Amino acid sequence: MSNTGFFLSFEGIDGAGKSSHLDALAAALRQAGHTVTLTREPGGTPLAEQLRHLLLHHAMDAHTEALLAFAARRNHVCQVIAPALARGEVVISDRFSDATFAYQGAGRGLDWDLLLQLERLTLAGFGLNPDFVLKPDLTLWFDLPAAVAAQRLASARLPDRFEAQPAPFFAAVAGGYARRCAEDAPRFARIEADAPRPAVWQQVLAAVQSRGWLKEGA
Ligand SMILES: Nc1ncnc2c1ncn2[C@@H]1O[C@H](COP(=O)(O)OP(=O)(O)OP(=O)(O)O)[C@@H](O)[C@H]1O
Ligand SMILES: Cc1cn([C@H]2C[C@H](O)[C@@H](COP(=O)(O)O)O2)c(=O)[nH]c1=O
Repeated sequence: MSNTGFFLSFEGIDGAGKSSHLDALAAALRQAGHTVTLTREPGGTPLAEQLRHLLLHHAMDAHTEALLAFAARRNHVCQVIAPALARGEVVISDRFSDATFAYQGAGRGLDWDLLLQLERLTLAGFGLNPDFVLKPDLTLWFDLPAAVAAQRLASARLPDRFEAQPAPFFAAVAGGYARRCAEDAPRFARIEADAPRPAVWQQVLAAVQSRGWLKEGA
């Protein structure tokens, strides 16, 4: 087993099917000998979970959404993600900064360059190089048409403020993920999420195996 930590994020529009695979990937990596922290955004610390509740359930404008998301992220990185990576562990986060670009940028219409500035302000300074901005080593982007996600969510839980948005909002959010992926392609693995669960899982495994973090047959 390697003792070098790495950072994975799962991204996609609501209902894309991330949750089904987060636990399974954490289990596979633990089986391979890694210590894994499985966490989520917004959230992951007591303070960030309170900010999550505000973001998901209280009306606010797009700037406030973005500032809350980055404030929660800063606390999460300082308290959980950076210390775990420094110990050589694996961190898997259900969403990270790409979500703010997709939801508040492409979805709500906030300026992309403004979000890049907030990202730098929040996430620079965690490496030896002061210009290094903390990003996942690999982002699994669950790409699913907004109409299919809406069908999947229709019979599910009571929607929060984002899940209650109409399909065009999610089409815009998906466009935001596509833009982030185009701007930093080596970091992303695009998962075709409009497939049966076992086929989606095979894509998740293949992406992680291709980085050498799991052996084939794991
Ligand atoms: N491959 C699949 N085919 C059909 N339905 C699926 C598939 N994967 C997940 N689902 C169903 O779609 C719904 C949403 O899945 P899930 O909660 O995993 O999505 P998610 O990406 O985690 O969403 P969110 O970000 O909103 O929490 C659930 O009802 C789940 O059972
Ligand atoms: C990190 C982050 C999240 N959001 C939105 C995206 C989702 O609708 C919710 C989180 O819920 P999930 O079911 O646990 O994925 O929050 C956002 O708008 N901006 C962000 O930065």
